[in-house]
Amino acid sequence: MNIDGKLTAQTLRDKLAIEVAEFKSRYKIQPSLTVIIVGDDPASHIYVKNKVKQTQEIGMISNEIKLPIETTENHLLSLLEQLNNDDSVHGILVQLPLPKHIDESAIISAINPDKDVDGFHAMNSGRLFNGEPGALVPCTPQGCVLLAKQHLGKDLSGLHAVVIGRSNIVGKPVAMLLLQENCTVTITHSKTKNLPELCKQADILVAAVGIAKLVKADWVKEGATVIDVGINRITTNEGATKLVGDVDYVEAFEKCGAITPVPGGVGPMTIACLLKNTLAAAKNSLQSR
Ligand SMILES: Nc1nc(=O)c2c([nH]1)NC[C@@H]1CN(c3ccc(C(=O)N[C@@H](CCC(=O)O)C(=O)O)cc3)C=[N+]21
Repeated sequence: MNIDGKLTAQTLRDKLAIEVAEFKSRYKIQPSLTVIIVGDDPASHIYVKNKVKQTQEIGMISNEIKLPIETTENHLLSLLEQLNNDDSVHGILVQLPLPKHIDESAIISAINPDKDVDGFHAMNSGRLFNGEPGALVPCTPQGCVLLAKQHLGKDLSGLHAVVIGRSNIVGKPVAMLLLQENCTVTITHSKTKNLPELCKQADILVAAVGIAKLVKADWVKEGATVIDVGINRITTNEGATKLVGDVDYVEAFEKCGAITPVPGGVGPMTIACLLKNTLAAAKNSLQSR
């Protein structure tokens, strides 16, 4: 079975649009998201354009700040300080990757954790790790769990989840979220021995490595739920470029119980969860007034 991320994301955005309208009429505040993009990587601009459009569609304010590639780290830091202190800004996202002359971890640390809608600040990773309330949780991992639940229902207890990949952005936080859902979690990576055998034990298989079609049919347990985080651009034999995931969808489809497609799976959920985090940040800002 195919898990339709586009539809699930649309349903979540419809729900958020209603909550945004309620929030606006109750508090006379419009939730707002500021996205900063440095340089002009065309792929990055497409994501940002989609984010801006969907932010506005659900009734939130979207501010886009485009900076030239030669922007200094200090300039970005002082811009962040200004946005951190601006009460009309609820969510701040700095599009990654940043140009090489800018230290990404310094930039992420400079975002007010309560406005960090990516959930990348160490304060938010720590809150997630400790299971504390109030964490802004990274968007792609949230989307993965919502899509798994879309097929399996809300109780994931006791299921064996195998995560391929250990990045701070996807692998580690998705493992923490699945642990919070009472899954038995295995984190695998490039140095893992017997990777196919481990994957074959998964009830939930999350692939987040960035290698096109790495996961084959014989890595997948019969009936497993497969969540494909990969977004790999490949050139077809005909010379066209297309997006494929980390899972060989056609092969895995026959074996699994359900699988997310690429495109139309995790990607749209990432943006919907970003909007969810922005509304959460706006709600939290009321406490600190
Ligand atoms: N600070 C930061 N936060 C991010 O969340 C972040 C980032 N930087 N840098 C870039 C990556 C990438 N990313 C995507 C989000 C949605 C789709 C998405 O919706 N993709 C569509 C297809 C889009 C297409 O056709 O190109 C899909 O999968 O169906 C893709 C990629 C967020 N990122």
